Amino acid sequence: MKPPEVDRIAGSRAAVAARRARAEVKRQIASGERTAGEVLDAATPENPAEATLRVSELIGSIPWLGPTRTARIMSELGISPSKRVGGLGVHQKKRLREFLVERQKRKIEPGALVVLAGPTAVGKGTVSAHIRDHHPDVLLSVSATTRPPRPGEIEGVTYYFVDDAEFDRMIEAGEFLEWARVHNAYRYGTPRSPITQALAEGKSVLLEIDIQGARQVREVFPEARLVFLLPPSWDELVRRLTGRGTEDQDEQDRRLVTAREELAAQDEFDYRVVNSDVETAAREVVDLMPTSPGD
Ligand SMILES: Nc1nc2c(ncn2[C@@H]2O[C@H](COP(=O)(O)OP(=O)(O)O)[C@@H](O)[C@H]2O)c(=O)[nH]1
Ligand SMILES: Nc1ncnc2c1ncn2[C@@H]1O[C@H](COP(=O)(O)OP(=O)(O)O)[C@@H](O)[C@H]1O
Repeated sequence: MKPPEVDRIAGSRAAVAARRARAEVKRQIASGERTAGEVLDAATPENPAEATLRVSELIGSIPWLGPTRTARIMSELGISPSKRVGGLGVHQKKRLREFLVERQKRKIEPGALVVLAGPTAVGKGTVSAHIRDHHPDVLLSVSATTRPPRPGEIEGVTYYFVDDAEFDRMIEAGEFLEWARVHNAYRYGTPRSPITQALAEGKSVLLEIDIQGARQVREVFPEARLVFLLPPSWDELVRRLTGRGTEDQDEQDRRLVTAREELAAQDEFDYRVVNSDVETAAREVVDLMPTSPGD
């Protein structure tokens, strides 16, 4: 019988070798020698280096994906932080594979995806509607929200109005490209598949979302162009908010607090457009897209 130290030494040697093998796999992904999808498919019991790699290491080795993004992706895919690639459930593996395939295809033309953000009541909805009506080739993304509809808003056109349970389900199923809680109140999210489909067809896409969402989109699509819509003045912004008359005083006050914070973040954006005149502002936004339909 071997003394226990021999087993221990052999065990630790095996552990070191396994760690080295996993490090080599990570290096291959990081250098582009192998795609993360190939490593996922190779993660069978015959390939212990791939199978014992943590999913966080697999995703985290993809160039440009740091630990924060990796953690968020894992949570969106419903995979726990300690999970190893070989231990993934069938559905988790399918979701991860779809994510990786989508990422592989993801190089888009600069400006094919334009994000329009800006403070409440600056006119984002008005400018977007103008683009939707005058540039039918541009896909205007329709978000899902837990906010109740305002008078005149149309299901499936303005928003998909959903309850909390349905919004939770959509998060769980990985159906959102991004989502955020806005004005500390309702949740809003961009459905992923219409966007990836339109981009794959070579269409331009416009997202009208808040700043938190814009930041998330930039992480997923670094080629997206982020536009911040500005009011001609603060007083005009307040006038537009009160003039619209769709929020009570408390809600208006809450929105103006967020608006001040949002205005402070305008430097993060690639472009700033002042919405003095709707048609001019819409034209400036469409001009950022690769082909301006209607030209
Ligand atoms: N992150 C994110 N924000 C969204 C989405 N859809 C709308 N928003 C933002 O949510 C905020 C509130 O929208 P809404 O309730 O329609 O009121 P608004 O302030 O009049 O535009 C606005 O800043 C929208 O741009 C979305 O899908 N994702
Ligand atoms: N360029 C503009 N000049 C004057 N009023 C505008 C302009 N753009 C939008 N508005 C008005 O301002 C209000 C807020 O616009 P809206 O599109 O609802 O803003 P947001 O979607 O950014 O919250 C609406 O009453 C709209 O008619």
